[in-house]
Amino acid sequence: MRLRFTKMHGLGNDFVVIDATRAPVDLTPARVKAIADRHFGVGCDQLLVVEPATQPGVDFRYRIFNADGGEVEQCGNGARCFVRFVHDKGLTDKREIRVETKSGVIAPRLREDGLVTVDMGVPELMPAKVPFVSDSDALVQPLQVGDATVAITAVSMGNPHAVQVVADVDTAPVTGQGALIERHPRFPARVNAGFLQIVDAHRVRLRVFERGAGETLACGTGACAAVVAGIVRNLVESPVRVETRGGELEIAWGGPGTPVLMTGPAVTVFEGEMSLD
Ligand SMILES: N[C@@H](CCC[C@H](N)C(=O)O)C(=O)O
Repeated sequence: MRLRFTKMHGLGNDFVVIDATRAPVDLTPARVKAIADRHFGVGCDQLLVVEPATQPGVDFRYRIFNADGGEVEQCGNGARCFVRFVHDKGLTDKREIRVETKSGVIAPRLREDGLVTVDMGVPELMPAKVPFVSDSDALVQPLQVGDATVAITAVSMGNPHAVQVVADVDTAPVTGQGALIERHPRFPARVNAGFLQIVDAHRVRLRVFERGAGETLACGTGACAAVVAGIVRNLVESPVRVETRGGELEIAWGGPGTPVLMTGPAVTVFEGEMSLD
């Protein structure tokens, strides 16, 4: 089978994007892994599949697969690339789109300046998924990771994040400890591990060890979760510039019960065609 694709990225978090709006594409976990492989495939952190909407009032459905083949709920950098993709491909002339994901409807908007702002929905604390509590101490939970006890704030942006505050992201044990946190028994569905450095009230630095992909150059939902964690812990104030290894995002959040807004770039790198077994 021959399959056309577009290679895109959001701050270096890279994607293979497939248009399945006219005909379904049969993607097994093994096929996703083969496409994502950086040596034997195209290479990407996530594979994004654009499909027709399945519910009224929504423009498209968009599915997200990690490089390890697993389908997941949400992807922030992917959402920005998704709206640029459907716009550039002429699949819609709308600049503001409502799109179904595994964790609900989100609303990306392609701005006149080329950046994309995404309404990422209302965050929830995990794992209890209870409303925000006022005592900020309750938002920090100890987590035993190997020999270390780390203090995490668990946030759901539709997908799961465990955010810890570190003194310096450059020296934080992102790959070693991140891999242990990803598979910690506290998170049966695994988790994205965020390492957050506070620079000042409106600027942070962030690295994320992503579930199913390893450390990426940027993680959009990770940035949203980190800013939510920083705000509920009174460490930062909205809006917050998030520096990642791949570039900067702006995250705005009005507090409990309100959606997180994420703004950043979405870039097309090249188009291609691959053969699938
Ligand atoms: N890179 C993404 C997140 C992709 C999914 C994540 N690895 C998960 O498993 O939840 C982003 O930009 O948000």
